[in-house]
Amino acid sequence: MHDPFSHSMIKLLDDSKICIDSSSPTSNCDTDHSTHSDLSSNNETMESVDLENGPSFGHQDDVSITWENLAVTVSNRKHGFRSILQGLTGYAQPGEVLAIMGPSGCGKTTLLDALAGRLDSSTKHTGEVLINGRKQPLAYGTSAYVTQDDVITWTLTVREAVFYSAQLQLPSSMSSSKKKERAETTIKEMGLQDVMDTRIGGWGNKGLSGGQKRRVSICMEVLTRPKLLFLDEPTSGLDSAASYYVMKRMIDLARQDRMTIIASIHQPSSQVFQLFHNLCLLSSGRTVYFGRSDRAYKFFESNGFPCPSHQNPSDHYLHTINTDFDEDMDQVFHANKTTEEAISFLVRSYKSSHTCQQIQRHVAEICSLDREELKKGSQANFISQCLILTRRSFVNMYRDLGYYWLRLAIYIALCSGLGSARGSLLMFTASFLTIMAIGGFPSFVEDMKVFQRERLNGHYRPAAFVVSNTISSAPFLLAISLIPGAITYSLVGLQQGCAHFIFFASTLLACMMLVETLMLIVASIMPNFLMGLITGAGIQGLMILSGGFFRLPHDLPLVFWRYPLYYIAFHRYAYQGLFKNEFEGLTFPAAQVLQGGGAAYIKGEEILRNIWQVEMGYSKWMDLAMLFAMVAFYRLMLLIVLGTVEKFKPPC
Ligand SMILES: Nc1ncnc2c1ncn2[C@@H]1O[C@H](COP(=O)(O)OP(=O)(O)OP(=O)(O)O)[C@@H](O)[C@H]1O
Repeated sequence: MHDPFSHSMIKLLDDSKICIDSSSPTSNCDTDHSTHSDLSSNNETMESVDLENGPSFGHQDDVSITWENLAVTVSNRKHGFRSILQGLTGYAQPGEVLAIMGPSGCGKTTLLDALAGRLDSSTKHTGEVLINGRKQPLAYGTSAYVTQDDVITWTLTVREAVFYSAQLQLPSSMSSSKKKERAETTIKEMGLQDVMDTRIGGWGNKGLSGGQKRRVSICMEVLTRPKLLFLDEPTSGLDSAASYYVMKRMIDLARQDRMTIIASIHQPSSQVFQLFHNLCLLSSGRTVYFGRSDRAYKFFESNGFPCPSHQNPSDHYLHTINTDFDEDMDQVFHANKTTEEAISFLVRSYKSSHTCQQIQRHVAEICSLDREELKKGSQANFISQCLILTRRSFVNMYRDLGYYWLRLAIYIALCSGLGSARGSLLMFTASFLTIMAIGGFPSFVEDMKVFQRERLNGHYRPAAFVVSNTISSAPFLLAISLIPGAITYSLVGLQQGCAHFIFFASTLLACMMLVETLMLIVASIMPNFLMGLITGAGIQGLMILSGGFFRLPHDLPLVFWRYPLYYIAFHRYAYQGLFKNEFEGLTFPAAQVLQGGGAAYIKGEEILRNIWQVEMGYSKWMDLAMLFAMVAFYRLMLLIVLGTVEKFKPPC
């Protein structure tokens, strides 16, 4: 088969062979002879393999990505538009690892986000990003992204976290034992065998180290062997040996499974640097160099910035183009130029170089390949997703003391001490116990972060998350409604009868479910924890005030408080249902209720109508039905909000 790439690739690789022979960094920057000779031979072996076999482009399921004149700007109220990336062109292809390097803030993450189609809505981009020469979305199973932050359910052990992830991502047709085997092999490949049964940890519960968490995040995304893998600083927090082995594993994966890997990286050791096939060196969003990583040395040397002996070449490149500490810079890096001048010179020199033209030709050749559109990979079906997520969520809720247990303890303590006028007591039970859901907000936020990360990588559908969260939280909410509820009920001596208690506990359960859903919605919308906490508490405070207790329904100001808040606030249905449950069918001594003479006794219904201004046109069961209908509506809202936020909120 005629392969349009073979020719250009051999030319490119031919060039790199020349580089290795004549100006390999190892020959000039030899800090450690034994290591370097090993690496040098490694590199040559790698190149000779490439030269003989060359990455073939014949596989139909291969994924190459190209970008041409890619520019990203962000709008800023004060300064208008700010450019983050400017006219970048490059490619990444199967079997290879592309390293994106540059000083902090140069645009590495933005480039990864732009390629992965994850730029947030505040940015604008121009230029073309093509997958196999086509403009197409990255379907599930074809790509995965390991972000800089390690967002993992912290109560799980490494084995559990990776296995749950394998169950979610790998197809239902694969047996559970095979999934388990894949999970454990991947854990071992990442050097995590000694901490397999250690909890991830967080929240003051020290579990894994930062570097170990990094490796767990990588494990979870390479399980499916995605054809295109984005890694944002995969080696941050790792020691040099661990960095080497992790990156070596990535190279092996790229070769064995024909994966296309793009990794942003900060400060690779010379050993790690030599593992990369291609290098994209950025400074302030501009390309300083793009091409074979081992040829960068020659590029810098021929432009008057030779790498001093005994220096790691990647350190040299980064020192040369770092503008952050201009005043402290040693002039030796810049050949008597300022850093800005040096960078502009290198950028211009690269643009007019033969390498740049070759890259553009190569990009055009990849784009001319006629490949089918990417197909969505198979994964666990919807029912399996719901079951796995429910199990994982239940384990998390059970192990996280702050999720429910702490609240349950406080509710029990509070309810044991309750005793007051009936109306106030009922209001207090329905309002205070629900507002305490704020105590679980930190855990909701963590849950939402995990959800957002997993959703961006397409692990499951939002509906599976909503269903599993509803099911897994139900037993805890039931316990919270029943135990403190029963204590209050019996200690205070509320109206006797099984049906009355069931109504009381069901109302509390519905309120708890409503507040939980409200807080999940808030956690998914608000950009940070503190703002979420304030918003959640604020909304609940407003609803309590308009529920018809602190100001009776007829006294509520019409604008806002009565229309619409009184009708939206679930507290109204909770208070009125609980009042009816307590007062209907009883009579009370009139002296307790009314001043002066008149009848000796007053009916509960009259108290409801005349004192609490309760709407008596329908039964208490209608109030309860309204509450459960609101639970269904709020859950639906959660689903819609999750889907909408996904489109607009920047990735975590
Ligand atoms: N959505 C955005 N709004 C405003 N500024 C942004 C946005 N995204 C990126 N930036 C800015 O663009 C620049 C590049 O950011 P980016 O995160 O891509 O850099 P980086 O090279 O990955 O940095 P680091 O190595 O420190 O992670 C930074 O100055 C950043 O503040």
